[in-house]
Amino acid sequence: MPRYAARPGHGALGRSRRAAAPAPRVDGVSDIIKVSVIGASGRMGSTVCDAVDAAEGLELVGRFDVGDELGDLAGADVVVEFSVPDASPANVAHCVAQGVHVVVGTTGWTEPRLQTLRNQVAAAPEGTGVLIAPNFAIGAILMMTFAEQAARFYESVEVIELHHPRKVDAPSGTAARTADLIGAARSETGLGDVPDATEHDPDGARGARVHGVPVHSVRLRGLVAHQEVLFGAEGEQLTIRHDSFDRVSFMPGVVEGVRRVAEHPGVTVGLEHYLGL
Ligand SMILES: NC(=O)c1ccc[n+]([C@@H]2O[C@H](COP(=O)([O-])OP(=O)(O)OC[C@H]3O[C@@H](n4cnc5c(N)ncnc54)[C@H](O)[C@@H]3O)[C@@H](O)[C@H]2O)c1
Ligand SMILES: O=C(O)C1=N[C@H](C(=O)O)CCC1
Repeated sequence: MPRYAARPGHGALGRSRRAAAPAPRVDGVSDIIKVSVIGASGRMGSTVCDAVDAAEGLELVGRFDVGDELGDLAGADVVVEFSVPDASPANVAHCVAQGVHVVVGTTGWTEPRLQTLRNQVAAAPEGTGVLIAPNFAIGAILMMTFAEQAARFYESVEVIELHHPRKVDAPSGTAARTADLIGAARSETGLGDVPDATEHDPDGARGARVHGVPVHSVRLRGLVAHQEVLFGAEGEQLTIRHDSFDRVSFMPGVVEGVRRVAEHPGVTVGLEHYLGL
């Protein structure tokens, strides 16, 4: 059994306020979820620590960053992982081996990495859950869902992601996921390549191709996390845009992931699967 098994009654997305700690249940089992954060000194990790501190029914028990011994994860029921793409798989594997649920926001989870993780979870204590979420902001999740819906109706599509210049990976995890969803929807509908007469592009001005979808990455001082999905057909354009102006936009989703992860054994990609979308 994982250390924390799902119990009904935890709050829905958005209910994350400091309140008196819930009283222990009559059977003597506390409803409080103990949470450790890996990458706790980073931009996201430190914001998550504040959010966990402020959330009803959650208790922050451990903060880990680069060089720290993860050990027993400070006795956490759930670990939140926001580090760097090359470190995340080993951190998550350490948690899973101990039957500790993990909520992962770090990017870079390619299909081969996900397959390795699925094998690790299959060998872990039964019921262990891992949530890999490329983006925890509700608007970003809706943007991806809407883009997937729109994809089959438009011949042309391009994704433009715009982020702060300290971001180390490109394209963003959100853009890669969006392109995957759009690409799969296009394939199912029988849409071929996006129309594009470009023959000469020595400097890569047409962007990367992810699942056949052109993706453009902008890094600009002052930005946090933004994305536009442009759809085009004869005589019309649909633009779906989301903006995160502050990292607090990700926190209701992270807290919801922590509350729900024990109800979802195995590996889940995308918070939308916890939200009924
Ligand atoms: N899913 C989402 O909603 C979401 C939102 C924002 C950022 N992100 C992703 O989260 C990740 C972190 O972003 P950030 O802006 O907080 O970066 P950051 O550079 O501010 O923080 C990363 C932290 O991880 C630490 N770290 C590095 N190696 C480590 C290791 N081996 N073990 C433990 N900690 C280690 C660093 O010291 C640093 O404190 C990125 O992959 C980013 O794309 C995801
Ligand atoms: O700031 C970042 O880094 C972000 N990373 C995620 C991504 O790559 O999609 C989510 C948005 C912010």
